[in-house]
Amino acid sequence: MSRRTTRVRKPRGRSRVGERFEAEVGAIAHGGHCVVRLPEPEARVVFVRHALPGERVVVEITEGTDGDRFWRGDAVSVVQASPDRVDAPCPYAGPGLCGGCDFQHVTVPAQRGLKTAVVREQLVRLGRLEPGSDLVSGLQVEAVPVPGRDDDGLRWRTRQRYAMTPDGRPAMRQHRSHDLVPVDDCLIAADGARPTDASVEEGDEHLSRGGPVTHEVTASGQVHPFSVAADGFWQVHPEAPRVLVEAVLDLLAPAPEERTLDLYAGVGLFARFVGEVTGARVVAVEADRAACQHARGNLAALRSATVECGPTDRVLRSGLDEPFDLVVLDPPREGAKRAVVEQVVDRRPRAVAYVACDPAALARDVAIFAEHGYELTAIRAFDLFPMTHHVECVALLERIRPAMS
Ligand SMILES: C[S@@+](CC[C@H](N)C(=O)[O-])C[C@H]1O[C@@H](n2cnc3c(N)ncnc32)[C@H](O)[C@@H]1O
Repeated sequence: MSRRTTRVRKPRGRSRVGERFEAEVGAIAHGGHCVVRLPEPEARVVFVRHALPGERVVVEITEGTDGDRFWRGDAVSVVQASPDRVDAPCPYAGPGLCGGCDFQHVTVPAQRGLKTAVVREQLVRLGRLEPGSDLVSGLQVEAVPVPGRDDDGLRWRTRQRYAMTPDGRPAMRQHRSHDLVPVDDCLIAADGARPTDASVEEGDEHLSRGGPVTHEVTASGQVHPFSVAADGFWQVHPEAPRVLVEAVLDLLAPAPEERTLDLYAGVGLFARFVGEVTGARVVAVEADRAACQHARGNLAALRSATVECGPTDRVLRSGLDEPFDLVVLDPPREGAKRAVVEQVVDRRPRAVAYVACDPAALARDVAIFAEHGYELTAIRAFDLFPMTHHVECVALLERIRPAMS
């Protein structure tokens, strides 16, 4: 294994990397680490991985200088363990090892507890929801078991990326580093996506190559096939398409003749299911050309579906200025952001289903929707990425009052 080299950053003062201290671990924070507060003279927050709230641990600083506002660290030994701690099932999980999983050292139910706390905190801090509101206190990240498996958090990733070491071994990267950790297996990878299954080439990091694949999705009594490019976007958890479609349909409650805008549509997953219920106009907007081509084929059976290829912001700014009753919004990690949110609310939809893989981006956008009279009226969260800090939310925003002037 090579020495750790973190991504290039301008040094600001004396490095503290490698220093150790013992501390009590505070709350979980967004990003898979816990907060440790160092008293004077350091007076710093340290984001610590491989720890659990309430534990006493020895922290080794992995990033930080005297000039930094906060530092990063790893819990390298545990003085007093949380009852939620387990031995990591994966031999490559731990300080200085594979950066892919954050929560291998946590029981699977407790992982969902940590994610619940993070989503609630983001909704309050960035989404400006009341901490005591039913929406916040009622939210619980839901288990999504892989059919035929115990709820062990393993073997759920149907696609996985591997790098390759110079001597030809499949590898993962260390946390926030380009350095490689050779791996013989990845315990969250499903059969077909394990290092021994994937076609990895020297110096290349990629998904398996090949022609388009077809995924059949059964949800809410409908069954549809979806053609997707081999390297195109498709949810990696085998239950994700069904669970997310059912949540979107359940929250949006589409009615016949309602017009629908599916933004960041991929190959048309939500457009296909919603359009089948409404039987009315559906417009799918997607930036990736190959995905648009697949979406056109996947939506061909709908009476009046069209696919607009281009960045959502540009497509909405330069056209589509008709009213829509329903919007599905499923942006990448950075969220939809103000420009797109404002284009959406301009069309005065009755309801927006927001599918989000980053609760912080979701919460920031929820606050922008609220400025325009759209309130968060329901939210569900799903554990579609066990062992990692990632969580998928589906939120319902409804037009409740006129926009704030
Ligand atoms: C999280 S995926 C969702 C795809 C789809 N809704 C699904 O569930 O299969 C986000 C999609 O947004 C697309 N995308 C990224 N940036 C975009 C942009 N600025 N405008 C439109 N689509 C974009 C990506 O190509 C990707 O297909």
